[in-house]
Amino acid sequence: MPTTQLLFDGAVTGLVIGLLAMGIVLVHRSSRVINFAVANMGLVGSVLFALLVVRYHVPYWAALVVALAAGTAFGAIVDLAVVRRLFNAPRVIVLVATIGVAQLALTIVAAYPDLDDHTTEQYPVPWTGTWSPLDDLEINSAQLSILIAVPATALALSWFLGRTVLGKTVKASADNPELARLQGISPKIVSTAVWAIAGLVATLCLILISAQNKSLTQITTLGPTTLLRALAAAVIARMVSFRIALAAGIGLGLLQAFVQFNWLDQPGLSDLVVLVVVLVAVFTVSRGRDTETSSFSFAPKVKPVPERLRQVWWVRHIARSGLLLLGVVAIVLPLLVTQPSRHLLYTVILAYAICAASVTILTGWAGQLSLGQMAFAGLGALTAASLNRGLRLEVGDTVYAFRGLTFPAAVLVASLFTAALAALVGAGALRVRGLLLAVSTFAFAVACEQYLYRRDVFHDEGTSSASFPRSTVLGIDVSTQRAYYYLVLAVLVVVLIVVARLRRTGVGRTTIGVRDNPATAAAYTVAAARVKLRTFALAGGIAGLGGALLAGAVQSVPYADKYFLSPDSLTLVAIVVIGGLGSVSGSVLGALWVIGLPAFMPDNELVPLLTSSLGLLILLLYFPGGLVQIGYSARDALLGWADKRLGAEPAPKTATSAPRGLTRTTRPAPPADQPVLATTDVRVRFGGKTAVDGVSLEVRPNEIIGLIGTNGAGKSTLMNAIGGFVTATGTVELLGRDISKAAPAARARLGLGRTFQAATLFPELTVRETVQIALEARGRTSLLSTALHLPHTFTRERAKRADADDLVDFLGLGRYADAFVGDLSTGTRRIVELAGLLALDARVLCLDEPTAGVAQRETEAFGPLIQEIRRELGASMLVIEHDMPLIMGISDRVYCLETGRVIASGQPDDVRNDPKVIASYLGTDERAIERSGSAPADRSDTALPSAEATATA
Ligand SMILES: Nc1ncnc2c1ncn2[C@@H]1O[C@H](COP(=O)(O)OP(=O)(O)OP(=O)(O)O)[C@@H](O)[C@H]1O
Repeated sequence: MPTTQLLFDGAVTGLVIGLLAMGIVLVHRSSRVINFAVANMGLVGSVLFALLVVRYHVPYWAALVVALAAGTAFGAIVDLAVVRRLFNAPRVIVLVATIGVAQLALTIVAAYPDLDDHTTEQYPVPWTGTWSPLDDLEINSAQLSILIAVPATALALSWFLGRTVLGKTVKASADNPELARLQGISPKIVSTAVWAIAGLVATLCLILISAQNKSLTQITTLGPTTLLRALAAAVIARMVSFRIALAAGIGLGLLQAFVQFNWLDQPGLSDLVVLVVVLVAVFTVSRGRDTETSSFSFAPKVKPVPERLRQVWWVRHIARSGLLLLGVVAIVLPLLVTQPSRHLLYTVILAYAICAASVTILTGWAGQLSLGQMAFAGLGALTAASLNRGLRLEVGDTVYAFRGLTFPAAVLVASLFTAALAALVGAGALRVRGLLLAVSTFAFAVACEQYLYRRDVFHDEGTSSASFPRSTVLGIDVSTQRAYYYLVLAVLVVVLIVVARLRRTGVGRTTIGVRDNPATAAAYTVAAARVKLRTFALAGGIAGLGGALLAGAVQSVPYADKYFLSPDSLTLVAIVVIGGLGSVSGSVLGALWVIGLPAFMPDNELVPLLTSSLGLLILLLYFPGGLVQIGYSARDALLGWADKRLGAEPAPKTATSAPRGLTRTTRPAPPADQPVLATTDVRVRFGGKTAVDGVSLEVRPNEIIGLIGTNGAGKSTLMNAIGGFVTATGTVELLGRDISKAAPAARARLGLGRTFQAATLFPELTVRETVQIALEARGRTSLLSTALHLPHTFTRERAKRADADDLVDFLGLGRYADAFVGDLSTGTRRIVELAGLLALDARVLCLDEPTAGVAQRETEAFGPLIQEIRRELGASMLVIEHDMPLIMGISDRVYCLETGRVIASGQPDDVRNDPKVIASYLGTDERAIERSGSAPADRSDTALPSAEATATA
């Protein structure tokens, strides 16, 4: 093919991709969500269009108007029925909802009258014939319509955004959501308009693409690859620039044409190239942004069973009894039903449940939305089949032949392999969260499906499928479908038991902790990177295991057919959201619902609709906790009844003495004549601004050092530099060691404790769990030994629970032990933070405004409390505080900062009277210095105030 023609074809296809990308950018600018339905939304109108013209012989232009109107209406309905209702939901949830919308569009299209009688006809085009403006260039009618329609639409869009009030509001609302309100236009109307336009644009794009592809039967299979290219172009445009989106679309079209032309023998290579493009774009966009504000703490909060109810035997077993019942059905059913095809189906459901458990961990616990989890399952399946067959690797002239592994060994090694691979992918994804991670993992899934699965190493010689025959496992014959079913059931049970145990122990707690608040987790010695890698590996391994077992069920994995495709990864997310994100039984319920129900009722067309697409949307909108939430509501009602029967609750325990074993540090006492913490010439810059400008300070053994200064003086930034949370120059020494280069969690492990101004802690964890995370500092939970249920892990876990309870009681928090931190008042959260500090085994504690957000009356109790903690731990403290009487009352020495520099230091009284401090910070108003009617907190040995009184919720 001549080069001109090749490039022209690529550019024309790219134009449509670019227009789709503009649709994604448009929606993102107004709703801050990545619209995964962008391609499928167009199907509703584009298929209707074909139907009208081909089947009902409606004239082309009339049908076009109807189809575009239908697409626009579909977009508006999506907004009114779905997006608007999720107006305040985390953006990642809206993203999941768009997946539901995409599936819904497919279902609607499937319900249209079919076009089976017309398969020989072509998708309608406005003109026929070809044009040859140059010798080596031919333009067909579909291309001509693209050349006219796309620039016209792009111009119309930019006119709308630049010239109309509504358009200007849309454009500005991404940067300033309040602007829409100021202009007198409700943000909801803006959103509906945007989604309607997105529906229109998507419909036009799909009509243009379908006309180019000609075939009527291909319309509904455009899906993932088109979507991925449009997403890639939108990410390159940083989700803001329409022009760049269009240009990137054209660029991707050209790139695809070029790759396909030069490597004809490598089908799918262009998808691999797109994956690389997406990754590069995502990393460029994420660079410099540490965290995305949108969180994924969407998993239903499950109230722990209160301690005293645990004494009642049936309460202890209630959660298990539902699963046990399911288990009995799972054992008996295959005995009653005898067709092997049914046994195969049941096995597939079980395998899906295993794969879904991996999403539970990765997305539900760690908050990492992966839209490519089924790709790990696919790689697990193909790897297991290859290992079973025996590998032949050619490196240069040498051929390495490996003998085939047995079935169980192949499955095991394959899941270890996918675990390692997932850890590798996870290492790359460490800085990428939320929406962009979803795009990257989706690109990974498409690249696997189109390229990796097709590698020869995975297939039987000379064929395009991988056979995976099974014979015996540990001496048991599993060649029949029924026997194999029982094997997979046993594996599922083991997986569920292990996953449930992990959730109950430090592994699950730290994973959720890192999701909710990586900084506090690091201050509690838990390194976010390590936890995320562990989660990726664990989830990847489980997905690989599920995939390999699924391959064993079908015994032959044809590539790019039926299983392990990119839409299956989306289904997997739907399964866990429907079942109940984050809940172990949710994965089973979801798999039964999404995969099981339609298969059990193959003739009912409504069932698949209710189970996946519409089901997903209804659950997101009305039962965000998923199916398990219904079970939990019933359980909570039963617990309430049991609680009443037990009579009045006994008063919570309040310990009178500190739990010595905990508060006494195991670290050797530092030499009395050396500082425990010293900074030398620490500097922090944010862009052109110097927030901390060469600060040197010292904290000596057993000292409380106050850090004061106006708002913005650099106090928190200095503390962040000491903790390693911002990049700084200069040196920080802790207990005589230079820790300037150490990561935050490593500094915490060396004995540096830290609380934060916001006291967010871990909103989705309970008070006890929060303290238990801090106790990780005294003994780490190991993933492997916990998963293997080794006896010592039970002893340690029990000890951790008892220690946490002791600390909680000591601070008078007994009544809140099972309350979620997110539900507590700021004052109570601050006490929980202090409990965390006690658990830490730290030598130096950095407290950032320990009384911020606490009522004045309660503030006064904090002085003695802080001093009590110092006494208990024998620790030194650096305290930022705006409450002058408090800080002057408890501090041994005080430093005052102004614009990043120390302007005064010394005894509290000297600093208080320093003219520079008075001019800069205190002013001369005595009332600011002495709180009216209250003396400075007593520095003598006061008794510990009742935190119960301090921490009224
Ligand atoms: N991540 C950041 N990026 C850019 N500038 C920042 C960042 N963090 C802090 N700053 C700036 O650095 C300066 C010091 O801020 P910092 O929060 O340390 O002050 P502070 O003394 O703790 O104030 P406050 O008492 O209000 O907490 C401020 O001007 C602030 O705007």
